[in-house]
Amino acid sequence: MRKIHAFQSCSKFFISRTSSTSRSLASQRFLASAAFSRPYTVSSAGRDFTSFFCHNQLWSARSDGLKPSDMTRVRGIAHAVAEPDAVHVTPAGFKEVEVLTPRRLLRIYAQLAKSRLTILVVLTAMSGVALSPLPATVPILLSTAVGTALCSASANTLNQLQEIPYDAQMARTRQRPLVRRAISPLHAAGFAAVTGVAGPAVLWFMASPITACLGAANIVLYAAAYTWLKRKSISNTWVGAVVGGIPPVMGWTACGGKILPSADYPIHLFLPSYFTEAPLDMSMIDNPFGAFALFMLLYSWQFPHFNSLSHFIRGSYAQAGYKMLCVLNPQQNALVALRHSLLLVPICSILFPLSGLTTWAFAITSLVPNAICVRGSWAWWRRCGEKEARTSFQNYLWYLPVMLALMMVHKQGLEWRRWVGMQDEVPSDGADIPKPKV
Ligand SMILES: CC(C)=CCC/C(C)=C/CC/C(C)=C/COP(=O)(O)OP(=O)(O)O
Repeated sequence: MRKIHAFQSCSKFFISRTSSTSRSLASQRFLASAAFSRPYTVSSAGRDFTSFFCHNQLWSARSDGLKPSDMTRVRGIAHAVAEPDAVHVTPAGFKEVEVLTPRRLLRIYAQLAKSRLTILVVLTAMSGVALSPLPATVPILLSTAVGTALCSASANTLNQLQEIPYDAQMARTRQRPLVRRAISPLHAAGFAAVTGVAGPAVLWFMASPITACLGAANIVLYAAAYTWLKRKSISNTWVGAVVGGIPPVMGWTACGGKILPSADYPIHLFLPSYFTEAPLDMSMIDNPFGAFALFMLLYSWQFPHFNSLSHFIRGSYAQAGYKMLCVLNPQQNALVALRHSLLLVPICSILFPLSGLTTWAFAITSLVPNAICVRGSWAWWRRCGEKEARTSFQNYLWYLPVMLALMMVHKQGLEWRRWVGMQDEVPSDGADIPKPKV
């Protein structure tokens, strides 16, 4: 029988602590809950396999209505993880199961989907729609939002299904529904399957097949590659950054934009008027360089954002046994964040206007938030302290909405000044300006 090592070592730690004769009731209770970790073992034996998926029955036993067979099972389980004479499981060790009302179930689904992360993912996908030069209809807008949210819900549920024993060891994640057994793994797997099929289906039929493929590929990248790599290699952060970079590209493709250049769809560079006499060719504004710029913004943003967050929760990552740069080398972790803070400067000041997504004025205005954030990353790298990491994390929280708002203000071809009545005329180059999105 193969055990999940993280939990095994955790159980051993507590067993050795509790083998003295003066064992407290609290530690007995822990042993009872450690005993219940048994269903998270992988075995060819049918009983253990069933208990992995359907363990909610075990929790439903109430202290007053406990059947003798339940107690036998509890004791048998406990003996397998503890010294035979060390275990005295009392009915008080049981936790009453939550009754799943529709409202509670919805809350659990939202927790499985990591609702706040999913909202952020949907917003970044919407930024791809908003910045695309191609017109978007309301159905495209809604289906991209719903489809992306379903894909993200599936990916996050699959991630949590694999991380139950690890989430159980971190204060930040200990209250997740699968850890506290508010829902069975089988039920959660069903939710992941339904959302994992519905998300790409909505995107395929209502947005575009390429958006659906990106959504499905991102589920696999996050739930399989990234989640597995978290316990294997520090390279997980780079894979996670790719996962976070894909949703705005999904928004871009949902509007009909392509991601690979071809003879019919070439890359076009929008040089500043200082370097070229040629008038602005608005017919070339929809080119694959825009999708690349969007991807790069979200890819690089994640390093200062995530590395600073991981710095001040590195204790729990270490406890759970994750291979994170913040645990193995905090200084290098801050350096990687600083490098990407610096890389965000040319991404905003060269890549975006060069791709035609924004005007060259964005190259100047984006310098202000970039300078503030680089300064914060620099201070964190120099001192490597908690306070500096927190400041950098805060900086990069507001960085994204501020930058996306600035991009909208400077969006190429979007004549804000004409809209607000500050300018009457059509631009002098007579360009065919794409209509604002509905
Ligand atoms: C369309 C689609 C499928 C989008 C998926 C978007 C998505 C799930 C992005 C997550 C990015 C990421 C690396 C988060 C950290 O997860 P973590 O596992 O380190 O977080 P945790 O420690 O809180 O569990």
